[in-house]
Amino acid sequence: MRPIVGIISNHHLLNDQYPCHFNGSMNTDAISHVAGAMPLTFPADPSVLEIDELLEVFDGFLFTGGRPNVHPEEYGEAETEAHGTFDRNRDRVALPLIRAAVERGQPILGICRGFQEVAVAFGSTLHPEIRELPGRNNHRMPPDGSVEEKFALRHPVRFTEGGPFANLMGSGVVQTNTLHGQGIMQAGPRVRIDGWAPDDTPEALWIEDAPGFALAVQWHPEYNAIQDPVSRPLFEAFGDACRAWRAARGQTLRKVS
Ligand SMILES: N[C@@H](CCC(=O)NCCCC(=O)O)C(=O)O
Repeated sequence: MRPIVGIISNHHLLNDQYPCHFNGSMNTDAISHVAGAMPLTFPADPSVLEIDELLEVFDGFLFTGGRPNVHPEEYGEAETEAHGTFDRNRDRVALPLIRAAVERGQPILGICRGFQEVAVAFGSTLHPEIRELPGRNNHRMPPDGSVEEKFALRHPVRFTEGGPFANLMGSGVVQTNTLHGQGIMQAGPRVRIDGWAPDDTPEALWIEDAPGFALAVQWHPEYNAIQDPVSRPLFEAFGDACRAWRAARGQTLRKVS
């Protein structure tokens, strides 16, 4: 059986009325067709699930993008208008789940908001609107564009020479899309920034001393993941890590029974 990847959902009001836990099919396609794992979306709502249950059920976790921002209280700052909207339920599931999974060596991959969650879970701070910082560019998506225009490749990302991302991609520079307003301001002590946009915005990170796969990217590799030469190695490596976790877990279960 394929490993099972838990994909965190976003809160969504269908027809502006009906509350849902939603997740884009780009994420499930990338997990199934590129990582080679079974994708299962789970609710980002601490009133209906426990962190320990998630750790038990899944072999790895995908922390997806999402429009609401991580609440600044999570990194010790006061809420302002610039911080925009929040999803406190997702904060309350994602942050402890990321910490617990990383400490156990259970694989995690963070994307966009998920990248920011991994950063904050390990002590980083965020800036609510990076384009307002001197020398920074606008990383937001074109608001009225088609999906293809929103997810078009927009800038290069340069990786640390010999770092995990350069090794994974087989290249020190790749082209990526970009669809975010916030960014890492101060990286936490174990957060190793491994990739940067031309304006020095952090784009790729890994967690120091993590016993398992713990990578995150600010761009959206789930878009066109089957074809994209940058997305493929990332999802394939994540899938391999989830397979290894499942195999090791199977051995433990067999020993017990
Ligand atoms: N809110 C954060 C994270 C941005 C992010 O995840 N964007 C994906 C949005 C996809 C969509 O729903 O259109 C930020 O703005 O930095």
